[in-house]
Amino acid sequence: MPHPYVLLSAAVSLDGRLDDTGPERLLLSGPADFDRVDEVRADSDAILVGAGTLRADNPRLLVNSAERRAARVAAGRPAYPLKVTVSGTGDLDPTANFWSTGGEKVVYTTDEGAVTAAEALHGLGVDVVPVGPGLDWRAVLTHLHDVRGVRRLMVEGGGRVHTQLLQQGLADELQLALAPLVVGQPHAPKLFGDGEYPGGPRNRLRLIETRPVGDVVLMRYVPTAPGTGPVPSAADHRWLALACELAAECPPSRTAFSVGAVVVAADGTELARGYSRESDPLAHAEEAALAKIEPGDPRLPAATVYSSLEPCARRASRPAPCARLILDAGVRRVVTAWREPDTFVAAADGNGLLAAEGADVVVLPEHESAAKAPNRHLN
Ligand SMILES: NC(=O)C1=CN([C@@H]2O[C@H](COP(=O)(O)OP(=O)(O)OC[C@H]3O[C@@H](n4cnc5c(N)ncnc54)[C@H](OP(=O)(O)O)[C@@H]3O)[C@@H](O)[C@H]2O)C=CC1
Ligand SMILES: Nc1c(N[C@@H]2O[C@H](COP(=O)(O)O)[C@@H](O)[C@H]2O)[nH]c(=O)[nH]c1=O
Repeated sequence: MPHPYVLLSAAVSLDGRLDDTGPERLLLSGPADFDRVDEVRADSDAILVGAGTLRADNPRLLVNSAERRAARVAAGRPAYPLKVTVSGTGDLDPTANFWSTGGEKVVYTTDEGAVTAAEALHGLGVDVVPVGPGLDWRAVLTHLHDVRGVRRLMVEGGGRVHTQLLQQGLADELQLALAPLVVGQPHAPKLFGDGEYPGGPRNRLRLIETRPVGDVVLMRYVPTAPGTGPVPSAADHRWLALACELAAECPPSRTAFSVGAVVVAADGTELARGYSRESDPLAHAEEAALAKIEPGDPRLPAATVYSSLEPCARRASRPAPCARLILDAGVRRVVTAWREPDTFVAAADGNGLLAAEGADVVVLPEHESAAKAPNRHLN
């Protein structure tokens, strides 16, 4: 199910805290950084905070710049992004600034919480959406995408919300403003709480930008650890997009597909990448990538192969098709964008061959058009 692009945004102290324990909100950003945040808000379709942040900060979550609001309107968008909160209990204060400022609002809550929230917010025009007995984040993101048309979601905290989205592999990007102060209080709210994160403690996110903004440093990261089993993660989308980009590198052919592939370890380390006809005129992408990894590499059994096209199931020109090469390498997870059409081989079912031998195969159709793009001449 498609989700919006999920951007986690926070300002954090040198000791990893989002706030202090005092009654007033701690301002970690300075004026220049609050202006940067305003710009990120203006670029978003929706802004989400948890009910804990509503209670602690009583935020408005507006686009404060009149020019940015005007630019949104000129582009056919509402002046303000949709405001979103999540609550398990539904215990929400109807007098909070959140409800009386800005544009449309939606609350995602549990079946039980929906009764309390609907009563508390009666008459305020707020959409209260129950997502089941618990707060299922995938259901929240799917609803935002499919029903509210949200393509870019900015999440402004707090710690409990950021922690869950990162732990569940649902964050596409992190934007952290590191503030030059130390909170030092053991009970001050942390940016990321305890628990298991994708890829474990050895997983390194990819740094995509650093920039001083006044006296804070903006750091932007993207996740790298593949999902597990049949469940796709935000990092799976990123790696598959790379595989689709690699397909454009292939020497063109009228008699074979152009495909890209990447092999990634469970801790997010890229083991190899390849593309069709990279090393010889018959090489397939998965074959080219796997050939660069030492057979028996201990990281292979937990690795994921990303391939823009479903791995092949039959080959005349080689002893083994790519689905077999993947299984023989010990890999048990494959993410692909496009099922093989009957162009060269009728009813090829590489995904079926992989699944029959216990591999998890994840198809992400959102990337199908990118996978097909370098193969248009074969239509
Ligand atoms: N420096 C910064 O950039 C920012 C700092 N902050 C700070 O963070 C602190 C607030 O963080 P925190 O207390 O973690 O609150 P959050 O904003 O993360 O909200 C937590 C609340 O969201 C609901 N919720 C979230 N996940 C679930 C779930 N899986 N099931 C049920 N309910 C869920 C619950 O609401 P309910 O209780 O209604 O059931 C829960 O109490 C404040 O001190 C604030 O100032 C916040 C944002 C940014
Ligand atoms: N303290 C803090 C942030 N806090 C975030 O800003 C929200 C309040 O925004 P507003 O309604 O516009 O005042 C608050 O609820 C929380 O999500 N953000 C940051 O970038 N830097 C900061 O130092």
